[in-house]
Amino acid sequence: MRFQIKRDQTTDSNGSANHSLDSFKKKNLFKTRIGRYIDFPAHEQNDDVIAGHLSFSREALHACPPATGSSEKKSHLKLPNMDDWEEDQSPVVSCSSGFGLGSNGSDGGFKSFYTGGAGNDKSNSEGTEGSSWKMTGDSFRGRGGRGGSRGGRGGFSGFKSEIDENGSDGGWNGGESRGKGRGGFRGGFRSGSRDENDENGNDDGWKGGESRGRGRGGFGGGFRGGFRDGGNEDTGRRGFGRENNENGNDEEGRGRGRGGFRGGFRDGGGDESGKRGFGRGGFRGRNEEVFSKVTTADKLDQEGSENAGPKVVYVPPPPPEEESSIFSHYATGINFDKYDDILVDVSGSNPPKAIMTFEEAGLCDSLSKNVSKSGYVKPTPVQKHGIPIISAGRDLMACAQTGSGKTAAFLLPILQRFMTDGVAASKFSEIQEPEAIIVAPTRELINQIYLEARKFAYGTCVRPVVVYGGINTGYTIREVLKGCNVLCATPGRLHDLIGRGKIGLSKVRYLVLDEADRMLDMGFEPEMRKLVASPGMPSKEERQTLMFSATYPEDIQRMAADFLKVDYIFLAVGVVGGACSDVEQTIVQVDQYSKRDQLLELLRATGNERTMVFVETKRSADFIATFLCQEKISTTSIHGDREQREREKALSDFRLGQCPVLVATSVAARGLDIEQVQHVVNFDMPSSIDEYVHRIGRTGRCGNTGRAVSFFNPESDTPLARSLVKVLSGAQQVVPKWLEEVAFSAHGTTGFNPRGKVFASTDSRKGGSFKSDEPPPSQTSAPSAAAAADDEEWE
Ligand SMILES: Nc1ncnc2c1ncn2[C@@H]1O[C@H](COP(=O)(O)OP(=O)(O)OP(=O)(O)O)[C@@H](O)[C@H]1O
Repeated sequence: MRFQIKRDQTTDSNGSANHSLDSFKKKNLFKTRIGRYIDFPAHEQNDDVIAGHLSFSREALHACPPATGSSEKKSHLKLPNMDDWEEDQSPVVSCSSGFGLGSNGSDGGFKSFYTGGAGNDKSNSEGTEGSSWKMTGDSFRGRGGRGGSRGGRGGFSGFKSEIDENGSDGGWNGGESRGKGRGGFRGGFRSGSRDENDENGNDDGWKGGESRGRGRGGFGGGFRGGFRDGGNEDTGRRGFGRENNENGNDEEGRGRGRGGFRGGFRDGGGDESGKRGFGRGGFRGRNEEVFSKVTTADKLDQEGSENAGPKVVYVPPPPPEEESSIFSHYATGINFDKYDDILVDVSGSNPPKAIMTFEEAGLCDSLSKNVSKSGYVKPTPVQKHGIPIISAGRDLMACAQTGSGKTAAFLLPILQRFMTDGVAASKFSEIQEPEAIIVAPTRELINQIYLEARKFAYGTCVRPVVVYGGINTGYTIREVLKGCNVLCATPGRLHDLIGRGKIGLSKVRYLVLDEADRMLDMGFEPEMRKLVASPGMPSKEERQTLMFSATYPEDIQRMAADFLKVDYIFLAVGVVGGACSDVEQTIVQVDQYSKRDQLLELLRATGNERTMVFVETKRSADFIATFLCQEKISTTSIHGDREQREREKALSDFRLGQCPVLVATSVAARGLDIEQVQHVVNFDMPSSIDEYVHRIGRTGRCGNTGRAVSFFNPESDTPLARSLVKVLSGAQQVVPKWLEEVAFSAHGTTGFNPRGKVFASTDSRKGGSFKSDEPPPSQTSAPSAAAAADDEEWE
């Protein structure tokens, strides 16, 4: 476990804190927060190491006076305990005695901002913060409104200026301006770091800081708004809208202040929405993320555009080139042959006949060889049906259970077509025009798909390329310009490259949406529509559009039809939205306060089994992973606030078994194919049943068996009960009596189940959805918590 101060504020590019304890003290920074806790083996948990990671000397550490109310010598490094957590959800390391706001949570929003120092009660004193603030004012003040924003923030900005490696003026200026308004805190920092990284000049930072400092936008959104709008005083609203940046620096604000505020803002203001934001839901992450959903468009900027924030310098290590690594695979499990027994429903006119073997797929030699080197002996059902459908030129919406080989089902026929017809895109062009574009919702998933494409295309003339956010754009462009036939992309970076004229769409023959229901829900639908309407993109009649997922809510199916030819084929392997029956599912009734102990007990019992622990919020992910490390369980974590380098490292440590426990938010729920994940734990139940199906599908893949244990807290999870009962019985799992009762009591009492979605039992064109006890589609097409729960997790 490694502690860092919050990285965007204080860490260098290696992820280590780069300032001294003195700088905290000097700048009245009395509190700081646990940042990331990565890669810090449990046995290294002692002051020396922790201090080392923070660049503190042991002496400095111990010279530090104890935190208020504590006589404990090491209280400056005291980890949060669950009680603190429950109250204020903010794991805080006290660096010294201090009085940052709201140590008990009531003013937690601002605590997040480390106001520290003087001025704690100068709340909202900037008249110019005006209406945006007031819109949700009550709630805002309730939690975080009393800001001490000037004093505290000013100090902090100074601090941050100080840590600007380059000592650029931008940082200082930002800091100064920040001092004037609460927004300044972030804005200034960003302006500083922007300067630091901005290759094109650095006045922006200054201006950003200034505007944020003065305007209401400054509070959190100001960072973005001010930044982008270059000093516009009136950027508050925009600022708020843009705050959810991928770099995670708004974490505290989202958690408390900003999340709530955002909620209010999106809902058009008013106390009610404000309350939602600032209420429990908001600060715990659910509501906050619901509301941030709309800002997906912003993520385009954040993800791809260098104009949108500090330049991303991370360049991922190149994937291994040795054949053995490229083709490394895990064995199919004992239930692989049972796939053949799953009922398959193919609808649409004249569906091509299924193949029974890979030989029947008519793959060229290279592809055939690559298939067998991958350990594939016979196709899975989705491959048996999907490959000939795609080869016949038909559009396809395919639904098959998690881990059943959907990726190869679309890659193989596409590559085969390219091998037959030849590919055009060449490296001698300044604009690359891929013949296939594959999109997926997360960086890790798209990278995995790319690796699969690279594997199957091995030794052929087809060149797959991957582009996603969080890595250096220049590097990405250079990779693309080396030639690109199959472009694997997350939407944000894709649009960015299209906008930069590096990717042309006119040669696209295949458009593939993996996790299609996710790609078409609230978060990504606009981006997908924008993509198909982009200049040069062939119309749906001229291209082939392929959609794959394990879940397809009916409303999404209907919408998906907009992207497909009228005669598309719907392929359902098993029950649409059904869970993988190779996963043994256990639902445990818990209350919120016993979860942690139960988790510990469970992990101790499972020993070194590779386990994914899903939690609902990024903050919880940090907290639970920290907690497990303390308990000497080697743990890492992945969530949307971690830098890409950290995310990839975490995943790699987990894959290699170096950290057998991975705590994850929903960012890791879909698609990830990791060998030997024997166990999934839903520490928090997900926001939707679809998410549940995807999460537990990280185990029990490709005929292997797995186990999933879910902590069900009736207080918060009852809306999921009915769908859960359905999924359990659909997968022939034991349904606990108490869950049936909860589900029954929920029935009729909740007219609208905001966390459930409509299952489509089959092709929605047949009108065959389970409607009897599920909410009507019109209701579920509202912004779903599911879509939102992980807003910032997705790309
Ligand atoms: N025919 C096959 N024979 C052996 N292994 C296969 C076959 N098809 C796929 N696999 C392997 O099964 C695993 C799961 O495949 P894949 O990731 O494509 O599943 P998926 O259906 O896309 O899952 P999810 O819904 O979680 O995205 C991969 O390791 C893949 O290499």
